[in-house]
Amino acid sequence: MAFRVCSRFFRDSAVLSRLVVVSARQESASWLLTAGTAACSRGGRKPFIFTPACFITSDAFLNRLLKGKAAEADGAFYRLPASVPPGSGEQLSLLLRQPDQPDNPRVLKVAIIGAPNAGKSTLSNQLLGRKVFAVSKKVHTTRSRALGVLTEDDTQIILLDTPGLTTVSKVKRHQLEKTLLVDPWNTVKEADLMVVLVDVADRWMCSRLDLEVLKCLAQHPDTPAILVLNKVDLVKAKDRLLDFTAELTCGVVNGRKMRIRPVIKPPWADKRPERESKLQLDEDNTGSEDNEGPEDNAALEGSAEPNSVLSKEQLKALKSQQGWPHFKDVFMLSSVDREDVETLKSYFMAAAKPGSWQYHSEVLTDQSPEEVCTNIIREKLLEYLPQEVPYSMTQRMVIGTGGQMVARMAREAGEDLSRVFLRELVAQSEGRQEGEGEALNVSQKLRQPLELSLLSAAAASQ
Ligand SMILES: Nc1nc2c(ncn2[C@@H]2O[C@H](COP(=O)(O)OP(=O)(O)OP(=O)(O)O)[C@@H](O)[C@H]2O)c(=O)[nH]1
Repeated sequence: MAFRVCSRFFRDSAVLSRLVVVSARQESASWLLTAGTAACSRGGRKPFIFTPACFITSDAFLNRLLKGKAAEADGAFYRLPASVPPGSGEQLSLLLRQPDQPDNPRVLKVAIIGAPNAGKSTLSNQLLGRKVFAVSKKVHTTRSRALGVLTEDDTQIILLDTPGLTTVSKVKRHQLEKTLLVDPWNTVKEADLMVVLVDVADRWMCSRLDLEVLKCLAQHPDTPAILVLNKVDLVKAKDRLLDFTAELTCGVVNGRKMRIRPVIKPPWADKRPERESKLQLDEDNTGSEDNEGPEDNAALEGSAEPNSVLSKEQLKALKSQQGWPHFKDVFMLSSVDREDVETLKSYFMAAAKPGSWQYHSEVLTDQSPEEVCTNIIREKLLEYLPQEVPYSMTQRMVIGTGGQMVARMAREAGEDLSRVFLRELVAQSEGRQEGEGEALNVSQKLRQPLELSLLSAAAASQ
């Protein structure tokens, strides 16, 4: 079993770093590790003994650990990522361009799935090295599937960013787009690898997989899947991540059993019944939402029927299932940490199989420039406006006192867009031909056209 632990983790937790280091040195015997008295006692916690039943390797992690910064100095980490051409025509012809295949091309299609707000778009952006997908604190920022392309040396990784998995009833209740139901499922069909992203800072999600995620995994048992615990920076007691892992994997990774045994009862164990009763509650809620009759599905004309392949018995079994016992690997990371993300990227690079590239190496995303702009503008609206957006949005909310809100959103959207298109953006003023506009200071002169876009987006959603 490969059990990968990222550097932030290493810095934060002597328990886990020792787990990794010791496992790498002892290749062939069962071992017992008494870990972390120093780390645990510092936080006033009692020591644990972890008894892994199988071995743990972490090539990429150890490599970086041993080489330190020297590993980064080879320049591989600093390859300048591609950008998006500013014109739709240019972007289209780039997408249609013959891929510049190297001698021995390798390729991997990765579908990133998970509950809404797990951090799928943040992770995709970090892997790509540019922000091409919208990110916000609010759920369902991503409304339809889009892909990002990461090309390095002879390897092309195609990242399929999906909307958070949701249910028919939620889509109906909140009048969300049908793409939210169809796109994740269609995306997974074409993937070589599924990444299940879990927000470990979410107390409801950290110890049981979302039912929609389980359904998706159960329907694609032949597609390898890995578990990625995200937002570890927000979890104070890092040793709890091992428990989350055990729960989310049913204690089995890559076909091998994992045992984590606290020798002394940890302080949080006393609180466990409370947590379990909440989980039960959550399950009940999920159950009622997901017990949709056939008429519910039929109401969403043209939607995929994700449950159609699973029998009633299988669905029932999934509802009582907490995790998935067929993950190939487990990662723990923080998507906002570049080094952590590099570890996952190295894994993808190593997992890529010989095969033709699908895109030219200059392609960054299949989104049109207009889609990129729309998504970034939507991101700013979602990020800065109150919780009930967009259902009760008014222009007053968007403009803010003295126009400060709209100016701020416009400035930030302008900055994001200039990074995606890799150029200073030019505001087109009336009577001026394309290309004649002087290059304007993004933060100031872009304000007007972007403010107008923000206002019309707000008006359209009323
Ligand atoms: N602290 C922390 N925040 C994170 C991390 N990853 C993502 N976030 C934050 O989590 C929120 C949701 O991130 P998104 O990338 O939009 O999540 P998503 O899964 O694409 O969301 P949907 O579009 O709803 O499916 C944003 O506010 C991110 O900044 C992380 O590793 N650590």
